[in-house]
Amino acid sequence: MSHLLEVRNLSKSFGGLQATKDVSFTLDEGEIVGLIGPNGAGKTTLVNLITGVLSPSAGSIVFRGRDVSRQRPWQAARSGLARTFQIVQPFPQMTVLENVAAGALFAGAASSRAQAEREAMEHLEFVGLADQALRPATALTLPSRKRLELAKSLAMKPKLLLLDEVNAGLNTAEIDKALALMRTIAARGITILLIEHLMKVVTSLSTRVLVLHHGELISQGAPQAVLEDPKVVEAYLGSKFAARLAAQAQETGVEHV
Ligand SMILES: Nc1ncnc2c1ncn2[C@@H]1O[C@H](COP(=O)(O)OP(=O)(O)OP(=O)(O)O)[C@@H](O)[C@H]1O
Repeated sequence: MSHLLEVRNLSKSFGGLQATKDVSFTLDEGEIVGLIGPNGAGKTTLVNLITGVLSPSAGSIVFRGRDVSRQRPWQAARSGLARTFQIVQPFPQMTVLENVAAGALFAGAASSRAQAEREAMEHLEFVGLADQALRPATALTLPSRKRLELAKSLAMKPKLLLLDEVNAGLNTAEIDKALALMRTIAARGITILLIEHLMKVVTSLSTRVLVLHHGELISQGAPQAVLEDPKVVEAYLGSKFAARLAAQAQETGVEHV
């Protein structure tokens, strides 16, 4: 069986810095795969490579049987790849509804503005933002902006959704809602790659976990096995990152990695 996504020996350098080093993995249809690693491990770079924001220095990306290593972001969107951004930046001059409709039009998922807006409303209902549809996007709170980001990427009708820290900054109740949403998205047949620092989210959603450290894939497999992998434990315990997140976990009552 061919994989939905095949990342082969992918590397990306920024000058002398190798942000991604010889990374290889596959994703199959219907999976929810967690992508974890300390700050600066290369997670966002990997998502940027898969979605055409960056071009690889070496290696290739095959999506639905086609080499997409060099495609532009709009081509990636049209090929069935959608992503959320870690730093949520809606189009400020547009309403919430128009932001979501713009996602559909960008990805070629709607053929007219009317269709895009009709479908945008359905996605806003799905994420619980329908009552905010006509407000300026800038008026939304952070949790609502995260849901707007999700609605916008769903409007692109993706086959693979790459979620970059969609739960960061949310409280426990908001995270529980987000977990339910992600499960429903997966049940609709959308494969999910989830960049996440919150252990509760990673372990309760992921069928598999990938761990990046200094740009290298140091471990992958079932969540529990990966978290007990000595290489993973060492990578976290050795970093300042672990201490910072342990402090955060005490504050929020949510366990982080
Ligand atoms: N456009 C860029 N130019 C130069 N260096 C970059 C660029 N983008 C990322 N980097 C560097 O590449 C490395 C990996 O960064 P990346 O943002 O992919 O890590 P990350 O795992 O997503 O981190 P975080 O959890 O903090 O978001 C870091 O050292 C970062 O400073």
